[in-house]
Amino acid sequence: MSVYTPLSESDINSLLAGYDLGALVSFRGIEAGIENTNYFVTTTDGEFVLTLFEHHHGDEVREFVQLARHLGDKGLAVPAPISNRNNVWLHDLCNRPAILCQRLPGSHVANPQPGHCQAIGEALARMHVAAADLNPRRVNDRGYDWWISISPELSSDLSADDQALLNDELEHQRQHHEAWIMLPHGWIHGDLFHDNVLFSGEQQLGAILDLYNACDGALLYDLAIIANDWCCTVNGDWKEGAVEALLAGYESVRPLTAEEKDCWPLVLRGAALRFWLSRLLTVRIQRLRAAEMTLHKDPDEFKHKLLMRRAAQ
Ligand SMILES: Nc1ncnc2c1ncn2[C@@H]1O[C@H](COP(=O)(O)OP(=O)(O)O)[C@@H](O)[C@H]1O
Ligand SMILES: N[C@@H](CCOP(=O)(O)O)C(=O)O
Repeated sequence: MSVYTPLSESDINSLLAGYDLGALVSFRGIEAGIENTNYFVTTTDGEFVLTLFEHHHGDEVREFVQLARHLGDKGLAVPAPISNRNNVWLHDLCNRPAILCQRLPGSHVANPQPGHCQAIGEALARMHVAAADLNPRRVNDRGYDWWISISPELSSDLSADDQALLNDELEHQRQHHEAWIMLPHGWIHGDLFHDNVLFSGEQQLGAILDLYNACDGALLYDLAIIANDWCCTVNGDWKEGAVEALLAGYESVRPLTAEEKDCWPLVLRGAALRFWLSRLLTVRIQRLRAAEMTLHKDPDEFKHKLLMRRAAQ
């Protein structure tokens, strides 16, 4: 359950008082999601999502919400915060930075099919193109430098075999880091798992959510993150036709360069490594806190995916 900060009717009314969005009808906490507190809020004028940021200060929120604002201005279906009548979109609610967005249409797809992969590929390329004129880009705090700096700490939790795997992969990435740096860069979503996307109708993309990892990065990395989550089983086996559909959707808007095609196996490995490390870190933090947080994401899933991508190369 991901409602870390319970809100009362008067909390929500205090926020709505600054808007012309009608009177509060109902509200309920959203169980999906991991990091932040989210509520569906219904007023006489429409449906909204209220997000309270649990781990970030207001100035950090300002930095990573800028992409959603930019894309929203260009008409893309992302959760862009709505300004109140004083032109304020970032609020303080229960001592947390808070934003109010339109509730976007659609629902999550549990098991994405090639048609979904094609649709997200196309939407991702449109997002990359639309973000190209937004500068400067936020630095990736889970990028190559982080992989190197966090690994010694996480390594102490691993078996000897897993330590060897981690060290070998870090060395491989170090040797090819220059090639990665030379790839086309821009704003990337950075966490485009299928639980961050809504579909309406059969395979019609409704919205891209959770842009809170958005940062500067190799554009190909976003595709690799999607491939490792949407296009394979939890063991890392490719679903038939899924990667092909993802790449075809993407290239219908932005064709990949020859360098990007060459680097695909390298970047798939890097994308698997990144989520192996971040999930190991989450488990470690939860253990240290003897945590009340429950929504574990299994690090071994991405260890297996890394092993599969290495074996394929
Ligand atoms: N603007 C929105 N429209 C519709 N549903 C939303 C919206 N924002 C969030 N949600 C719902 O809330 C869930 C959690 O949001 P998310 O941003 O992924 O949270 P977290 O950062 O805590 O992981 C989403 O999976 C989605 O179901
Ligand atoms: N979608 C990711 C979690 C988001 O990454 P984080 O670095 O913000 O923890 C996953 O499934 O592991």
